[in-house]
Amino acid sequence: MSSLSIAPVAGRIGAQITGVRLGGDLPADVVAEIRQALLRHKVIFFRGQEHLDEQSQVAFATLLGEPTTAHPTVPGLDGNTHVLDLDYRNGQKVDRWHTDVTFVDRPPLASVLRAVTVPDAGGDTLWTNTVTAYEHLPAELRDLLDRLRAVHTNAYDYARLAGADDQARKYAEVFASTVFETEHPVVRVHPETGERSILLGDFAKRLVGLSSSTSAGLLRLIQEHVTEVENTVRWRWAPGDVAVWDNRATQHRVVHDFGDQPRRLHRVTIAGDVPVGVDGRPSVALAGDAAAYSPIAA
Ligand SMILES: O=C(O)CCC(=O)C(=O)O
Ligand SMILES: [Fe+2]
Repeated sequence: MSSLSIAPVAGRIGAQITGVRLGGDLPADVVAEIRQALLRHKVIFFRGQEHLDEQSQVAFATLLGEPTTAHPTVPGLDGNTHVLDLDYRNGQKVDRWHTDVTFVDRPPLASVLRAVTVPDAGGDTLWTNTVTAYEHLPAELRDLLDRLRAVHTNAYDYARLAGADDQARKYAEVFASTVFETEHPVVRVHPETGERSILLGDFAKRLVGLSSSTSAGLLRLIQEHVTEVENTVRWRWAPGDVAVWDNRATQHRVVHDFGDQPRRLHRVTIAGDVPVGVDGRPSVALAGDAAAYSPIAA
């Protein structure tokens, strides 16, 4: 056994791992333990990783899988195409519950997020466990969800930009510069754990086969269950912290309570596979060239 220790942070999700200095050179048994912890706890946290830079963050991520380009539409950080620069001065708005990049047919397996600059107070991140969310639903609702499919898209809701500044507008334009649309099962079977997980979040725009008002009402109801506080964990960031989440079993969002204070994080995502529903049907890309978001060599 290695010297890692793993301590749960909340009752249903999240664990802090100590006793490891992250990088691209971890022994195989340590990597295996980290992967196990990720599957079990859904989001894992490491403090004190100030030694990491963009390159070693990517090197660590590569131990968990194949890093993708930073984002299907948003360019990567100068000098490192794998790194998405989440700099809130540039009009980033990820303050709604979501699973990363679900508008393509192969959403990331995991994301590795590293805090560079954080406010003295505020700007925490929340994660919710979409497996326990499913398990705590009444059986009647689970049966319904098992049969539903949802269309996810990055087509930007420009109504939300009312009153936003130029930076935020520009970012939204880049974000939706190519429109992607994918039909996913609302419940996916996790390819490694076999657990059932609710696949929705802010990119899910409508439920297939239902009227827009029924669809909107049902989406809101399901999301309310998914984000019940009992399924969540909240992380208070310090610079040098790293969070890794299983993007197949979680949603997350920032708490946008820090006004104009600087807040900057760097994200590397790891390529995932095509989700499969309870009935064995895979997700289907409807629009956009998902090949644009293929893994590239690190
Ligand atoms: O800024 C945050 O806390 C979360 C950002 C986010 O959604 C992500 O890194 O995927
Ligand atoms: Fe995200």
